[in-house]
Amino acid sequence: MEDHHKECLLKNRSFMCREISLSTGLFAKLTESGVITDEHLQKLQNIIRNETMAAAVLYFLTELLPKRGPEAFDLFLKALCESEQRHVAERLKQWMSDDCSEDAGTFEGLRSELQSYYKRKLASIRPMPWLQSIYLNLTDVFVERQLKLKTNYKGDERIVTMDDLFTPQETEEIPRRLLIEGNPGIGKSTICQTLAHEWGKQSCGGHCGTLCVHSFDLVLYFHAGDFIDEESVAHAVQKHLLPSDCRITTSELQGIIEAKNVLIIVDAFDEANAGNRTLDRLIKGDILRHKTLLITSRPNFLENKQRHFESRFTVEGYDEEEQLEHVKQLSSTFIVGAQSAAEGEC
Ligand SMILES: Nc1ncnc2c1ncn2[C@@H]1O[C@H](COP(=O)(O)OP(=O)(O)OP(=O)(O)O)[C@@H](O)[C@H]1O
Repeated sequence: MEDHHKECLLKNRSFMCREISLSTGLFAKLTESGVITDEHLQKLQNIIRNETMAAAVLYFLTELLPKRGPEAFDLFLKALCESEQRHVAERLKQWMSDDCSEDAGTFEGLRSELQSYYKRKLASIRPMPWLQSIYLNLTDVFVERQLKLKTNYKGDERIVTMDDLFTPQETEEIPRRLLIEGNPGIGKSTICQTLAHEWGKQSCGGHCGTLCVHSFDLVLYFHAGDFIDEESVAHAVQKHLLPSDCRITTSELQGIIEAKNVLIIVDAFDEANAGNRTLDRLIKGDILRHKTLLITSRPNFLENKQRHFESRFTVEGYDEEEQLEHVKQLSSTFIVGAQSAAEGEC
């Protein structure tokens, strides 16, 4: 039985103990559809005889129904409707739909919190980290990078663009564990920043024509160090990506992360891998194995973990075209900046 069905049974327990009659009609429907066996039936009838109807209902709701497989909840509602207890089924359905819209509201809240955070925090880059006061608009100066993709165990390679990051490679499956390696300063963090910032802008309007970053419901953008001392991804989201007055709880975050199509970006593995248990479990797929994880690192830090990654890329040095593009982007940004500074002085 799914978690939200169990939750529904829990939250409506006293109502059901009061309202449900384990009548012959209901028993017939429940045994017919396999929700309970004849043995269960006997046990329930004994409780009704020796204790009360409410005690039997409680036993059914706690000990039997939740353990009777994924279909059991729907079959139970159907049996209620067919045994003149439709009002109980209606109430449970209503509870489920109210709960779903509450969840949808929480998800939308989380999404817009993250998008506004990325738009605000990731809009600029500091080309000279030692001069924090000098920053440039990311969108203006970003140069599209080429990546070298290792295509198989023999180490064959092929050049791809950033648009191909999430494209299935050797199998039909969308890769769930991706690794981008590259030398210091080559642009790994800038790639991560650009992906999260792009997602923060909400939609590509289908222009990408590929499986782009906008195909994810959520993008969670971390530095590897954000996981140190955090027991789960949900805890890291709460501590590092959301404002402290945000009311979304870690269990709500956990539920959303499990339910949605999520991209988790983790930059700079090389800087914070020692004793980083949560990150280690993420890479191995011990947790959130069906979510997409993109990790960056300087070379040779993940030698004993390569097998966990379905797609492995390296960021290459700029080729001539990229060098020219970079200079062009920077010079036009500086000229515009200098012009507006001069106008300001006048
Ligand atoms: N694609 C790009 N477009 C424009 N500028 C870039 C790009 N990539 C990198 N840069 C410039 O190079 C600087 C260093 O890049 P970045 O911090 O992304 O490298 P890195 O590979 O993450 O380095 P490290 O391994 O030291 O963390 C950036 O601050 C930015 O100024």
